[in-house]
Amino acid sequence: MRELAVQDAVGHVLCHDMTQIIPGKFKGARFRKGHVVTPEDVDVLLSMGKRSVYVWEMQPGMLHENDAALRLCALAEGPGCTHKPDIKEGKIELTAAHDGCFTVRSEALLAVNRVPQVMVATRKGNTAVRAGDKLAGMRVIPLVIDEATLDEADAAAAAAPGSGPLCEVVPFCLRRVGIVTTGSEVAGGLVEDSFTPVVQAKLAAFGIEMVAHELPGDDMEDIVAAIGRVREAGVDLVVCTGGMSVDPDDNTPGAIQRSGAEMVTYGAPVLPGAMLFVGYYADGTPVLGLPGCVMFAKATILDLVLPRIAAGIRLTRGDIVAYGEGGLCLGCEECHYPICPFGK
Ligand SMILES: Nc1nc2c(c(=O)[nH]1)N[C@H]1C(S)=C(S)[C@@H](COP(=O)(O)OP(=O)(O)OC[C@H]3O[C@@H](n4cnc5c(N)ncnc54)[C@H](O)[C@@H]3O)O[C@H]1N2
Ligand code: MOO
Repeated sequence: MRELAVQDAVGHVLCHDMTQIIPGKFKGARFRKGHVVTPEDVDVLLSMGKRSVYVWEMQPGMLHENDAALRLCALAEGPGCTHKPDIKEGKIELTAAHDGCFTVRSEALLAVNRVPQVMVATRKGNTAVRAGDKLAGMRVIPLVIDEATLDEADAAAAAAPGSGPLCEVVPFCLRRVGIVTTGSEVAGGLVEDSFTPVVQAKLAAFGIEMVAHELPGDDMEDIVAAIGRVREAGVDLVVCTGGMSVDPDDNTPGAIQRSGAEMVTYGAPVLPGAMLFVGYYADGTPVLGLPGCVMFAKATILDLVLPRIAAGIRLTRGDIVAYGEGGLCLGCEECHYPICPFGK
């Protein structure tokens, strides 16, 4: 920081707000911290009684906070993200350009934030967002920063696993689901099917419509055949409900594999939802096996994986195990999901 005569301050960055008071007319910050002094400002500053100001002198290789924020924005803003053209006090916010699953290159984000004097904060990744939702905010800490620090942030992101920008909104692309509701008590009409409507409603929120529905009972071969029939209906997602645990008649995980799906996981570190099955057919169609808890608990593993599934993002076993931290629903008396720690 340096004190300069007002006439010499043109092109330099103000270190503090400049309050102007015109009796009866105006009282407030006439110039804000971070403002770059222009030739036109000189007379205004002199008329405010200022003879000198405190500035950061702009040296070659230094960036103003607004330009530094633009560098961070270039690093963070991927497809489906947008930002307002005006930068306020060195900060840029990303918002969603359309509905979709918000994804973050988590390790790259960590690496960028480890670089001193830069910061990027995002909402939790792998969650559903709507057009206009706030996604991320970023800025540098000082008013003026060495350009090399931004180069360091770029290099940190590039060295982390994956590639491309830190943030992206992947549009929801799945449209047609086939639901296979297992259970002989349901097939026989002893118990009214209260599982399918729950799944239908959750999928409808992502624009996925049920176009085929089968109630095969509990027999392994019958379930395999039912899965085959819903697949023939031309679905881009198969969901099987019930029969996911350890009773002798719980055949769903085995039937899903017999139907030709490659298993990603049977089991997830999430409660409710430990008995989840995730797999994929050779053509890329995902198949989920949903345990009974999805029917009665408000928020479950289904809510955690659905944004990614609906966006056509292929899940790995690593993705599933990563749900463990935060994967315990606290069972609050009044459920506020998704505004709660579950899955975060
Ligand atoms: N001995 C054990 N019991 C349970 C375990 C376990 O590990 N050992 N795990 C528990 C967990 S966790 C869950 S979750 C459920 C898993 O349930 P399933 O997916 O196997 O569900 P079902 O046995 O098929 O059914 C449970 C219950 O829900 C009724 N049901 C099933 N489908 C429908 C439907 N479409 N509409 C209405 N009702 C339905 C069914 O009649 C049963 O009453 O298991 C725990 N138990
Ligand atoms: O699989 Mo159960 O779904 O843990 O609650």
